[in-house]
Amino acid sequence: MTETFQFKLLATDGKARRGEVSMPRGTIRTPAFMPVGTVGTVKAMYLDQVRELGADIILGNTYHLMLRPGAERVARLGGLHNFIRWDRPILTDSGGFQVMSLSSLRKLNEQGVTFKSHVDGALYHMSPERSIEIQGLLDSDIQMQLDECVALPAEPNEIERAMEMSLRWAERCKAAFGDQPGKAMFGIVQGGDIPKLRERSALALRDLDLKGYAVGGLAVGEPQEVMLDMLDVTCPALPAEKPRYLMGVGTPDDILKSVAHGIDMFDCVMPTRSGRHGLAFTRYGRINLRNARHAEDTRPLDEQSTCPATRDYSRAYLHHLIRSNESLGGMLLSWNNLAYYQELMAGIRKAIEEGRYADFMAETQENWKRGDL
Ligand SMILES: CNc1nc2cc3nc[nH]c(=O)c3cc2[nH]1
Repeated sequence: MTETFQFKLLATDGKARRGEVSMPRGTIRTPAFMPVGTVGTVKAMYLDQVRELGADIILGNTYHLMLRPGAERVARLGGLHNFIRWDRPILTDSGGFQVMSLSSLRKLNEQGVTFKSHVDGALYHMSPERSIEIQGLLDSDIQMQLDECVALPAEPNEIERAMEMSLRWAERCKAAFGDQPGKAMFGIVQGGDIPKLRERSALALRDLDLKGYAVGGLAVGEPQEVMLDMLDVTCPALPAEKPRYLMGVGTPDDILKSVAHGIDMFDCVMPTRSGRHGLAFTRYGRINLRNARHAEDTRPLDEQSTCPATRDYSRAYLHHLIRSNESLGGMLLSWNNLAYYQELMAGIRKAIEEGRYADFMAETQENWKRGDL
């Protein structure tokens, strides 16, 4: 741990990077997967379980927390870490993405975004400055700039307008954030699926000399190869000595390939959300426990696993729980899935350290094809 925010590159293997982000609240081993704790909880999990599985950092969502319980209330209660009992780093999204995907009646202009709460219909205005203020009230360690993420496919001039405004908002967020040595404010590269706009966004954000950079505007429905093509353009334009965070990504395959394109940090609701719906991620691929073929299968998901949810419960029981919509079903599969994601990240980090990332990738993808045996 350090008094300031520091990123160290420990090893590289092609474009894959093994690094470490040091902050006062703890060290983040990269490539890192950040479980999503949307409204102050990683759904269906205890946070000490999340830590035990290997998470060094979790995500909080500004949009949800500002609506309920409220940013000022969380501050009065001692900040998000005390509120949810997680004493390691927390990264908060700026809220813009959730506004566009969750709230009704939203208006976006140079000043910021005005929207109605999906909780109680109240009207809110969030400027870049207010987003940073809210993230400060939450005592967030890594704060994201407010940006405008355009859903793809979109018109080039629409993508350019949103990218340019997001750059102006990045400057306003940097000014509002000021100088907080133990914390960081990350810029977010936009530019949709247009290489020259991606490059312009990355280079302009680089000139702001921020502590880290997110690649936004992806994982919004575009094909995987478009996402990877945008990484090919964006990563080289970002400073090598700063961390790179690909927002909202992704499946295990997305993560494997994005690491090979130079990404250090990931977040995704996939392991927890799909777990609640009966989907299990394992070393041998995905298993949908809703499927009747598991009804009398006494095998666990993977007897070699060290995770109790993966090793000790029969597929028949998991099938029963999911079909019965029992809470324990979502709990056990969230546990299994987060265990698998963190096991994958640990394997990725080790493979980069040992200079065998290409082989690791090939072996991992080969194992996924085996299915559930
Ligand atoms: C699940 N996919 C996804 N989650 C995202 C969150 C984001 N936040 C801020 N800005 C983004 O561009 C952005 C893009 C995203 N894609």
